[in-house]
Amino acid sequence: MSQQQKQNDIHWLTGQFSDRQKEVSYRHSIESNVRSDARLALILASAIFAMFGITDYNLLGLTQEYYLLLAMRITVVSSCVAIAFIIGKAGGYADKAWLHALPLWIFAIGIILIVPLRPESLSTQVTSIAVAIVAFYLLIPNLLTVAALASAFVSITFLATAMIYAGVTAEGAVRIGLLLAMANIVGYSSLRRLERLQRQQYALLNEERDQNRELLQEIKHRKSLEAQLRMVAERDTLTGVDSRSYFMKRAQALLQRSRLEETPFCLFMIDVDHFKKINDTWGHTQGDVILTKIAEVCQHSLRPTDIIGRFGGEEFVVGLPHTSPNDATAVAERLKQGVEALSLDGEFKDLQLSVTIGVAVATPEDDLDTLITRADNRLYEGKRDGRNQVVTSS
Ligand SMILES: Nc1nc2c(ncn2[C@@H]2O[C@H](COP(=O)(O)OP(=O)(O)OP(=O)(O)O)[C@@H](O)[C@H]2O)c(=O)[nH]1
Repeated sequence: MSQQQKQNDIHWLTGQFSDRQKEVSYRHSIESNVRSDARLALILASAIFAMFGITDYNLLGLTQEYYLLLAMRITVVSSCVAIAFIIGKAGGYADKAWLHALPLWIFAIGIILIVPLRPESLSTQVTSIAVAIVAFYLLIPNLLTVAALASAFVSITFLATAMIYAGVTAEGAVRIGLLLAMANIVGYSSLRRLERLQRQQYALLNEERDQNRELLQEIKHRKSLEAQLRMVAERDTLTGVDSRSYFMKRAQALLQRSRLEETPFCLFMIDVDHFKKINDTWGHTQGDVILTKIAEVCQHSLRPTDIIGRFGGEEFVVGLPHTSPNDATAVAERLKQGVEALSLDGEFKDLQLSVTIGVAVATPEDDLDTLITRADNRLYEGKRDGRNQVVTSS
């Protein structure tokens, strides 16, 4: 049996969860319903019990027995109404089950006290006791164990008092006993079935909730994995700028849009000058650090609407929508100066960084590859003419 099955196990006799914790949490879950149901049932049962005062009067008249019965009924009814009120205010079903059990015992004693005071109405009382037993099980919300004990007490003491005070013979007692046993069996089986069903439903609901919670966690985990995968696909892991493929996708869309809207679009190819020397002098790891710093400077020199990607090695590519050739050249100059002014400390203190930038201005006929090739050609011219410069296509 799994841990879950063990927790959901319901005792065959009591109809309660065998697991104490589970039983407590179940009772907590039905607490507010039990409170209002118990209050209503107690008021109803008290009213019925009080109404039988009329038959007392018809049978006994204003005799001493009648006044005794009246006093008993008033005591039972007032205590049960008071308990109904207390249950309504503070009748926690999980931690104050005894409070819910109390009225059953008060009713049980009250019902038994009727026998010696009204022995001649025994046949009516047998019916009332049978109805009371069923009511203990089904009308007044309670635990099966409590209802069973109170009902058994009523049955046995009724039989005993009937034999003592109403002169019921052994044969008659067996007949009444059988009738009361039947009422007990019907009540017990019905309540046991109800208790089991309610608890099974509660266990199922909890299982469903747990599964939903697990499902939500799985969805969250998958979403975060998706975000990570997207990040890996879209970002260059070293510098944090767009990956080449993602840049191409975005640049393609921006170029197409600029063509439709007839707005200017420019593209830069940026290459770090003499980067091999940096690698050779300080090693690849330090080369990576410098490459990241350059990417940062480039990114900060651009508008949020511009896009930047790593094209490969120490080469970056920038797309500038809504930018005229003059403005693009100015941005490229600013970017170049930014890299030159990059303050490096420690072992790189004397390192003078520079980049060469080739700028291409899109014409209506250009596709992205043509534009990149043109920017690349301008970059090559810049490298050939001494590096550390911006070359714009005419
Ligand atoms: N640290 C580091 N180096 C890289 C990376 N990708 C490419 N490189 C290096 O960048 C250098 C590029 O060298 P070249 O293409 O000869 O160009 P260069 O030395 O920058 O000279 P010019 O571009 O002509 O100014 C090579 O040494 C590559 O190994 C990288 O991700 N990290």
